[in-house]
Amino acid sequence: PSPDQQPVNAPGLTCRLLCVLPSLLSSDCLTANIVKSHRETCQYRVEELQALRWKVFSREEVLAYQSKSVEEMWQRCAYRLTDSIQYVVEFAKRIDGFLELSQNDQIVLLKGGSLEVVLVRMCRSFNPDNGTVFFEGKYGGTEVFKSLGCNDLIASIFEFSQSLCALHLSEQEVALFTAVVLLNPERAWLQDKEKVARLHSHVDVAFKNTLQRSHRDTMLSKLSQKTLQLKSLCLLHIDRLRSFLELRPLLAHSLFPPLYHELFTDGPDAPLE
Ligand SMILES: CNS(=O)(=O)c1ccc(CNC(=O)c2cnc(OC)c3c2cnn3-c2ccc(F)cc2)cc1
Repeated sequence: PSPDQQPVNAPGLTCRLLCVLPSLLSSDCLTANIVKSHRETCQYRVEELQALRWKVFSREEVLAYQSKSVEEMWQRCAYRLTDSIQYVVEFAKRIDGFLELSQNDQIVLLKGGSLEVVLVRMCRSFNPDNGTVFFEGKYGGTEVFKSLGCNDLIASIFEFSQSLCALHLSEQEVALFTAVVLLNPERAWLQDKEKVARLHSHVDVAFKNTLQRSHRDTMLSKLSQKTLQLKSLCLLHIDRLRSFLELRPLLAHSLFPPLYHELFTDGPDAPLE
């Protein structure tokens, strides 16, 4: 442009942009990578889950679930959770930087965070209007899980889903939030904690940029509470699973998928492939 069309103090502006541009670019690239990875590995799309909300278990179907044995109900849930966790493993592998971590640290992050990510994702399959969750093809309330014998855990999972639904997270926010939850540098037994912390901070910055752009900054404090609730939910799940197995020591190997066993019991290693 001719001199009189040159915007004022252009050099300063250009310099500032050029200085922050790389980090904004890399932040945007990372956001795009995480959103794409989530979209490719989210198991059910939120549109699919919402389109199925009308399919609610009948009274007879609920009674059928309630007459199942504790073992069968735990087995069904373990298989469903293991299905969902395998999609989370695939999500992690597609996040730029995750596969550059040592295999040990990849496994530590997945052991510590995969159920947390599943529980966040699962809020998309929760219908806050009637307090039902999608399970084995239809929607049902807490009464479907009665025969599990851990109503406190079920109630906590439903409450968590209800409160997360109230934040009306977009799929982009779910993607970024689950990546932040997964890449937690505070997980015990990490070998290269600093490397995980760098990756975590890049994702955290990308998430904050995204929230600021959509004027959703208030979300951050609410989400940090959610991460605390997630931690106690997962500890409660491990605790209820442990008491279930204590009464049936030999059953774990025959009842649960190897990956579930590897992630949630202190049993011997199983492949995470
Ligand atoms: C996570 N990805 S997704 O696409 O949003 C998605 C969403 C939903 C489903 C199918 N529903 C479930 O698998 C499911 C739903 N609700 C549960 O609990 C309320 C489940 C489920 C599996 N285990 N448990 C469970 C966990 C611990 C416990 F002590 C008792 C039950 C599949 C996939």
